Amino acid sequence: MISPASAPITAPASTATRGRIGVLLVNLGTPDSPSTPDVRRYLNEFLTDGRVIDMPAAVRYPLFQGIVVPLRAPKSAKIYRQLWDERGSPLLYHGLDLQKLVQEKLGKDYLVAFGMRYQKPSIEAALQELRDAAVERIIVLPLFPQYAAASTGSVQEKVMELVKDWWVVPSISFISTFADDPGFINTFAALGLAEMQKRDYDHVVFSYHGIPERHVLKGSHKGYCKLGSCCASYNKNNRYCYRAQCFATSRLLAAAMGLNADQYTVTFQSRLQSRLRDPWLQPYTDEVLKEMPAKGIKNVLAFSPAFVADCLETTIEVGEEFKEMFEQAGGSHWQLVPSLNSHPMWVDAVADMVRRN
Ligand SMILES: C=CC1=C(C)c2cc3[nH]c(cc4nc(cc5[nH]c(cc1n2)c(C)c5CCC(=O)O)C(CCC(=O)O)=C4C)c(C)c3C=C
Ligand SMILES: [Fe+2]
Ligand SMILES: [Fe+2]
Repeated sequence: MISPASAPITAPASTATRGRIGVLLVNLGTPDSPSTPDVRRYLNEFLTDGRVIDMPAAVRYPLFQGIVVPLRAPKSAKIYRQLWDERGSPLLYHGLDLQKLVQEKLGKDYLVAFGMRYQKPSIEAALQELRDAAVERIIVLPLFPQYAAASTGSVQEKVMELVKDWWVVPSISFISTFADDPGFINTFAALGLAEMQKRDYDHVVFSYHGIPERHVLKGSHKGYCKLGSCCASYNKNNRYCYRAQCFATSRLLAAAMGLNADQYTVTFQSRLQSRLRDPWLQPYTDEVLKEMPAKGIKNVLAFSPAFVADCLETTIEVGEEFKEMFEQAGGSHWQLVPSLNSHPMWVDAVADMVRRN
């Protein structure tokens, strides 16, 4: 006969089922090569994503695959050729470097994979690598500091779409924003301070990838965001508001570098010009920088804190195109702060975010 134990039973924790923890780092994507056909294939996938171009599929596919992408691909290919170096696309090789170093940092209890939302290496292949290793659970870290439905949201959707077909789905968690993560902030601030030691600057510009205002309003929790002063504080109501996160990152970077509010400006770049003329987040970086020299701001230090790796949007757009515009407007010196890439402090920061998850 079985009699109940008088003392509460504490089941011994089983270690037999323990496996490695899978970590999936994901960045946006890049073409396989800077040739026009490869850029066209990349843009076709990117710009028909319903989270990037939020039009009905019946309009989006014919408009973008039939008109916008064929027109844009040769021009984009030319810019990608400027970006490409002996290692290929910076976004890709910095991602692979980061994967290797985070793996070394986290050690044998973790398995770190890397995937791209568009093109290669695919998220599907990276997830398969984790699945083949029978990882106990998966932590997904989209490499976008500020949550946007078009970037982080798209990675989340893709991961969920892929794992829905698995018969056994392990525990999966997402690190959906790290706009105010101390390791992220401190690494960028250290890179900025290193530039400031080389020369004097009149002003700092924090230039973020833009998104349509409509995207921000669609993501607004119970109508909290009105694209006004609501975004000036970062709180539980606007945790995932892209605009509020950009301001939060900027405030923390400024504080870490000892800047006052009048020593920096937050701007938004990379708007996709369309005939629909829908407003994107403002002020636009190109418009702001052109007015600076006339106001006596001749030396500018520019950050691109929406990216953790150098890419087309940092090296070419901020580092070259904006520099040229600024100098043409009468500015003397425009300097881009390099991105985090595989900086040792950033490797530590990523490993810490994973361990805390
Ligand atoms: C920071 C995260 C990103 C958000 C949010 C985002 C939104 C978004 N982007 C486009 C259109 C384009 N973006 C392009 C390049 C690009 N975008 C991001 C990141 C975010 N985009 C990165 C990291 C890159 C660089 C990729 C590289 O290989 O270096 C491009 C392609 C460039 C070109 O052809 O000129 C387009 C187009 C939209 C419409 C959008 C939100 C609605
Ligand atoms: Fe983009
Ligand atoms: Fe807001």
